[in-house]
Amino acid sequence: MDDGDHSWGDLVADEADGEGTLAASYTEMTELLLPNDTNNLGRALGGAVLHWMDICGAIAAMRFSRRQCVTASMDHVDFIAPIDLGEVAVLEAYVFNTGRTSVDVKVDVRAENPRTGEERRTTTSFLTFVALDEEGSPTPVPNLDCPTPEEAALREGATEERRAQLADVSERLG
Ligand SMILES: CCCCCCCCCCCCCCCC(=O)SCCNC(=O)CCNC(=O)[C@H](O)C(C)(C)COP(=O)(O)OP(=O)(O)OC[C@H]1O[C@@H](n2cnc3c(N)ncnc32)[C@H](O)[C@@H]1OP(=O)(O)O
Repeated sequence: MDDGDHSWGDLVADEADGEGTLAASYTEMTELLLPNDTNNLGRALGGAVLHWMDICGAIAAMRFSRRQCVTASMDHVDFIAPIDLGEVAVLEAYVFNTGRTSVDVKVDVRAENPRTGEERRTTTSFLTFVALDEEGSPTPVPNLDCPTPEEAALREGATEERRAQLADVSERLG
């Protein structure tokens, strides 16, 4: 999902080489929704979308840390709109927070009608990945660097959105 006036093309071209930056982690993935991943209504199976989110998030985590990463957790997921057969699922992921050995990744999913180019947001979640060393033990990751105002805005936006989502879920589930 576009977070405002940020141009990912510019961000990626300018900053992708910066080690440990938000831009270096930025990952976009597309999937054409085919019958194998749909239910009887011709809509994407939730499990298929979760699978794509996991892969897209893992790539962002590994681009950032240059380490093998494993999924430690995924926050709450609301499927707010369907993805229909023949549409394109567009996933965007980036690291917005780091711990000692873990990284937090925001993953947005939107559906694109390939005929019209029309898009709608379908889900957003926040995943935590842990970087592993050659022995399979957690290993330190770089600190997150956001050298541009665009990256700083994305980090702050994602942090606030995760906080709001957790608060909303906590209220809804009591
Ligand atoms: C570039 C190189 C390429 C290499 C070549 C790649 C080949 C291309 C591979 C493609 C790969 C695709 C990958 C897809 C992603 C999977 O599908 S991975 C498979 C599913 N996930 C798993 O199997 C993970 C199973 N869990 C575990 O192994 C362990 O619980 C973990 C996650 C490693 C943590 O181990 P632990 O002993 O609890 O570690 P501990 O030292 O206590 O904590 C370490 C960190 O984990 C955090 N943590 C632990 N549990 C949790 C939790 N539940 N929630 C959040 N954070 C947690 C801690 O807070 C801590 O964070 P920091 O404070 O250090 O930042």
